[in-house]
Amino acid sequence: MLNDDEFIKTCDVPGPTKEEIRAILLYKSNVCHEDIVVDIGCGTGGLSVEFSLKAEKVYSIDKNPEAINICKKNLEKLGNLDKVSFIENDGVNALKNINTFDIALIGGSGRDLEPILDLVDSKLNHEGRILIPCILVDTKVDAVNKLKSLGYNPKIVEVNVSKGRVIDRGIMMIARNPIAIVYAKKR
Ligand SMILES: C[S@@+](CC[C@H](N)C(=O)[O-])C[C@H]1O[C@@H](n2cnc3c(N)ncnc32)[C@H](O)[C@@H]1O
Repeated sequence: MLNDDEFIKTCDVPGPTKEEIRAILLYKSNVCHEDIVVDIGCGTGGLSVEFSLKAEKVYSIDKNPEAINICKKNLEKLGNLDKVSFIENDGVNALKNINTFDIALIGGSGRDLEPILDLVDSKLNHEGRILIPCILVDTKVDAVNKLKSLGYNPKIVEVNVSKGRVIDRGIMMIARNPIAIVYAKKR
């Protein structure tokens, strides 16, 4: 696993997805070296980097050109750049031009979660996995409801991570944002 502070960051692009969340996503995705992955809303590339080290191919998609720029830099520094295609576009348009894939990571969708999930479902291979890390309460509710309507059996895990900071009198725990991970497998 890569440390959060190894990633190149900028104030214009959110991320990277924190180390502990990346670890859970890797584990729950069951990624293997033959998998084709789409990372929708790739941001700084926290997930694209990790999956480029384990999968066959990664499509890193973001509508923000600055995100694509920094994602590329992080791939060069930490990941396997040869395995990644960068697509500067919104998720819906980008997915229309990709054939099939095994894992869909949806780290950013704006107001397009529903159409993105429709397209993901239509292109996801048998036994493919969908993973949606959610910061907003609304995203987790929308994701669960949409996946159910598409015939999936979504699962959800919410993670509250605190990091210890050593101070004079002991160790102070500093809480991070709770993150829910909604995930499902295609049958
Ligand atoms: C929270 S960040 C993702 C962080 C990323 N997982 C990382 O490790 O750096 C969300 C990203 O989703 C992108 N985004 C939001 N809505 C989008 C959409 N409809 N299509 C493509 N990208 C989108 C934003 O531009 C932003 O860069």
